[in-house]
Amino acid sequence: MSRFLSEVHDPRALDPEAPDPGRGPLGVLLINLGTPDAPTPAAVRRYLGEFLSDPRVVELPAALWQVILRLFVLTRRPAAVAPKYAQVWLDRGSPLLVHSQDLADAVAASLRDRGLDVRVGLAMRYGRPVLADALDALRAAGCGRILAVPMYPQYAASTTATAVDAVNAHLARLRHQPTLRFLDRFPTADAYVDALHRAVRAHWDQAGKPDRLLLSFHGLPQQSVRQGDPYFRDCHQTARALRARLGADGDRLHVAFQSRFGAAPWLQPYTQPTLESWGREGVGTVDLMCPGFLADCLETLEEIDMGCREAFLKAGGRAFRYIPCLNADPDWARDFAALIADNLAGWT
Ligand SMILES: C=CC1=C(C)c2cc3[nH]c(cc4nc(cc5[nH]c(cc1n2)c(C)c5CCC(=O)O)C(CCC(=O)O)=C4C)c(C)c3C=C
Ligand SMILES: [Fe+2]
Ligand SMILES: [Fe+2]
Repeated sequence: MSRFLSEVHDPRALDPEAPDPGRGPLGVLLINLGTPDAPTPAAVRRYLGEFLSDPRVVELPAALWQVILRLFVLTRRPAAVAPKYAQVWLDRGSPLLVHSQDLADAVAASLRDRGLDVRVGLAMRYGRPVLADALDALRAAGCGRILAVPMYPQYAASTTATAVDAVNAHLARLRHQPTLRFLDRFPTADAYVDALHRAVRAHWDQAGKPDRLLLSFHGLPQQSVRQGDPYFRDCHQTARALRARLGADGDRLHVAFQSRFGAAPWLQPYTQPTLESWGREGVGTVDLMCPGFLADCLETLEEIDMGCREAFLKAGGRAFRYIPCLNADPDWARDFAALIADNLAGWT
């Protein structure tokens, strides 16, 4: 018995004229974070247990963190968070999964429209669809060349690097590994920033311009950035690129960071306190967009569109308008497919 997977015992393997197994269709694997299977405490506990045990996500000594995680976090947080998931849950499931799947399907259709022989898979770093299964499915479809695309425009070790690690860890078990590429960050790609710009303009055409436009990115411990994570810079690069496209209206744009977890200092300014101080100052209308999230999820729909809306209005703000994530917007899906096709160059 071999320690490697995929021992296929191909009867033609010793035939020198056998087809090249590395030259089937191209594979594209979109990878998002992961989400519970159901809005229940048990499912949220399983999800958080896997997610928060990743040493790329919580960088405390494992023995210490596992005690805190199991004694304090996993005993309380699932019951507190499950009802929040229930508030945003869709008929088809968790919003993060539904929107990610719709985008993957739209990208696949666009790539095929471009005449490419590709298979597109969707995987989650934690939970389902299981990343290893999605990679195996691409291999089973004959993909000898795979482009993996973590669905994060801005690079963070806790999101991008752990997805890259997981792909490599699975392939470490194969005898014949596919050729791999990664599209690991695209904070200023035209496809992406133009799509953000169109979303803002479409919203303003319909609702009018706000006093301020807040871009809220997911937070990260400051320590991670001090130790070399490019995330903070990537977020500000995205903001700068969008500000340039907005021209004179770019002055309305501000940046903040949401979803702080734990007691250590995270990237600042924090989203909710920023909105509260604006409310108190008399800033009337705020538009809020979460450009770091390609798919709407708990962190955008509940924390921002519900929690931050309420906090801003309570502090004295007049109107809070949430601009949804790009999700499976057809123009964005087409341009994202073009960006992916660029990264397949030389293979096509
Ligand atoms: C140490 C904790 C966390 C770090 C670091 C972190 C970074 C990070 N996360 C995202 C994107 C998402 N996070 C989501 C949920 C979520 N994130 C954390 C903690 C950290 N994130 C927790 C505990 C949770 C679960 C919800 C909760 O208990 O509050 C999600 C949404 C998932 C969903 O099911 O909808 C996304 C997406 C990024 C981009 C990032 C670093 C840049
Ligand atoms: Fe997170
Ligand atoms: Fe959160």
